[in-house]
Amino acid sequence: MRLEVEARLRLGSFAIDAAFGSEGGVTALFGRSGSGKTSLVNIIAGLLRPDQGRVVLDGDTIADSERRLFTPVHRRRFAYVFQEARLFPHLSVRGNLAYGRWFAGAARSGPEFGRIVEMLGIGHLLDRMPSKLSGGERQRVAIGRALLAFPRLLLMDEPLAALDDARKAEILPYLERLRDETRIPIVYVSHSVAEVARLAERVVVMENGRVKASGKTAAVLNEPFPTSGPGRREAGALIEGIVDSHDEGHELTVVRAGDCLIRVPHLVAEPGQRLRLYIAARDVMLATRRPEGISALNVLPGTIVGLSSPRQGSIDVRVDCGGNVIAARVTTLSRDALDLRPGKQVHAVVKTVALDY
Ligand SMILES: Nc1ncnc2c1ncn2[C@@H]1O[C@H](COP(=O)(O)OP(=O)(O)OP(=O)(O)O)[C@@H](O)[C@H]1O
Repeated sequence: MRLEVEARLRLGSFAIDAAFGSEGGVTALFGRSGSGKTSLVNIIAGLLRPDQGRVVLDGDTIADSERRLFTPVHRRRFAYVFQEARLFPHLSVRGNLAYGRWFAGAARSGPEFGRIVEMLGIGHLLDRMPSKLSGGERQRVAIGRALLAFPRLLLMDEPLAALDDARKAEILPYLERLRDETRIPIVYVSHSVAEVARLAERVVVMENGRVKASGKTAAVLNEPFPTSGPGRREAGALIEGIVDSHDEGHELTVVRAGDCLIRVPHLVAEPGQRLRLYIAARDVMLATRRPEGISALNVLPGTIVGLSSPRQGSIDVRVDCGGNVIAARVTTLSRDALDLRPGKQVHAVVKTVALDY
């Protein structure tokens, strides 16, 4: 699968001028509010017509301004999941799902229905009306309806943004299954680094209508000079780990990452499952001796491998903790007081509660 998007479009005083490619899986469009993510997705969907540009999926040209080619929305066979579920209120869950199937044409019914219902965990909800569902359940039904239309491409615009943290944590594992069990390429709009880190294979960072950075998620999010990645405020490190165990009594999950065990708030995931965590640099402290008597559960020994140049009185220190590089934001005063320099042994301290979903 290969998706190619190139688009230029003026919207009043705002302009989109962006291009990116995807090789399948989940591609995140990431950026601040107003950076142009929704406009770009609307161009892919066919809801907006670019002044100039092309959309090509698997060699099939869907839009090309030079050739005056513009396939209308309903003939693209793309599905769109929005921030709010937009279910038909007068139809039951079953009726809403049937609409997706009908949209795909009768020939496409069959065993897929059961598989998708099972994957999204909505089998027990089939006879309920949308008004009797939680926000997370509604969103899972909306995703099911989209999948049952057998789209060639799934567009998701901030599908978790309207949900509280508990609902987000509940729905994320379903999105991971969707990514891993279907072959449908997904373009996923989000302004949450944690979400992008967990779900996306590739990230396109948008700023002011343009692509500021793009590439593999780990490469973009672990960018040592945070100005070109997700931005300085969000800078941090993506850690690849495996679920080790659950501490049910304390509602914690232990994730093994290299030689380190990292405790995070409880995750819906089986031991052995791979996952990615994002640790923001501003959530990490450094200590030159192993601290005792502190509440933070993650005290990870490591070696400093790099320091960024100072900005606004602080620096990002990169620490190799058993094979994973974690970033910690400290003041230049702490750098000098603790004599932080490459090669020095330190302990990175990460609060568990900073690592929610
Ligand atoms: N039809 C339009 N006419 C004029 N300006 C528009 C139009 N549509 C969008 N804009 C402007 O384009 C900019 C980008 O909007 P867009 O919704 O694409 O951003 P976004 O990154 O998706 O933001 P958010 O995360 O808040 O949804 C905004 O400044 C918006 O006000």
